Amino acid sequence: MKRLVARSLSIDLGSRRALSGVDLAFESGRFAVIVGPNGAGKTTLLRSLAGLVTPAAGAVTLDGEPVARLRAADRARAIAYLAQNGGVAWPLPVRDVVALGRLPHGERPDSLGGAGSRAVEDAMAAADVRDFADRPATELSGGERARVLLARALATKAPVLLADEPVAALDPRHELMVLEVLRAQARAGALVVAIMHNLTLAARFADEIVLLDRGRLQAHAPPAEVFTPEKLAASFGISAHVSQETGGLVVVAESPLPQA
Ligand SMILES: Nc1ncnc2c1ncn2[C@@H]1O[C@H](COP(=O)(O)OP(=O)(O)OP(=O)(O)O)[C@@H](O)[C@H]1O
Repeated sequence: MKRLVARSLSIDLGSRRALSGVDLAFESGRFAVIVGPNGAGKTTLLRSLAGLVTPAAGAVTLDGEPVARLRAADRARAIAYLAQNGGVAWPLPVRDVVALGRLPHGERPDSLGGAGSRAVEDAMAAADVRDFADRPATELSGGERARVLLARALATKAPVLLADEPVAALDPRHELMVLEVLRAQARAGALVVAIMHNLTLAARFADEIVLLDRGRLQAHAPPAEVFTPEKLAASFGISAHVSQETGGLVVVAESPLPQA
């Protein structure tokens, strides 16, 4: 059981305060989705949870231990982080890029053990990248590359998976497949925290929603409590229609509201 906690977390980027006094706690077995307008601080929060940003104040702890103090290899085994719009610098075959997810375990693409090989194959199946496993990862479409990088993160089999817009580049079928995979990871005991802009899909898949606006935590609650017309107007500046359909909550953004 993992517990990832941000306590009174404030982050400065250059001269800007990107996060102010955020208090949050996440636990294993949950799929949490962070939402909020552009510039709200979502990526900054996720990077902080991964221990990649030094707080101006407050701290992030994993099971009580500040993530900033974990050794790099221990942190990489505990927390898999999928960056927004990640790229691939070298023309490695897709299978080898996915295998890089095993580096925190001391395994290289050419020295995978039995568990490592299985993790790589499972991750490639989950992200549906087996059809192009032998192609250079630099010669893929944006959505294909996004799935390869997700597979690399899955291959680590970390108990915590942090994913920055994992479905932004995906077609509807792969969007659903990947969200089912992330939810399944949580059901199998992982803590999964992802950033998303599609509120209807966030409502359908997430156990809990974190709503950020202008660097501040506005809500952390089940989807139906966060996706109300009032909260959507206040944070996103939209008038929205929210309805309960058989597939789950549907959020239709109807029109932008005049700026307050
Ligand atoms: N390197 C930087 N230096 C200074 N300010 C930055 C830097 N990177 C981001 N910011 C600012 O920090 C704030 C939070 O950025 P962040 O990337 O966390 O937002 P976000 O909610 O993830 O946005 P988006 O939905 O557009 O991805 C924004 O106001 C942004 O302009």
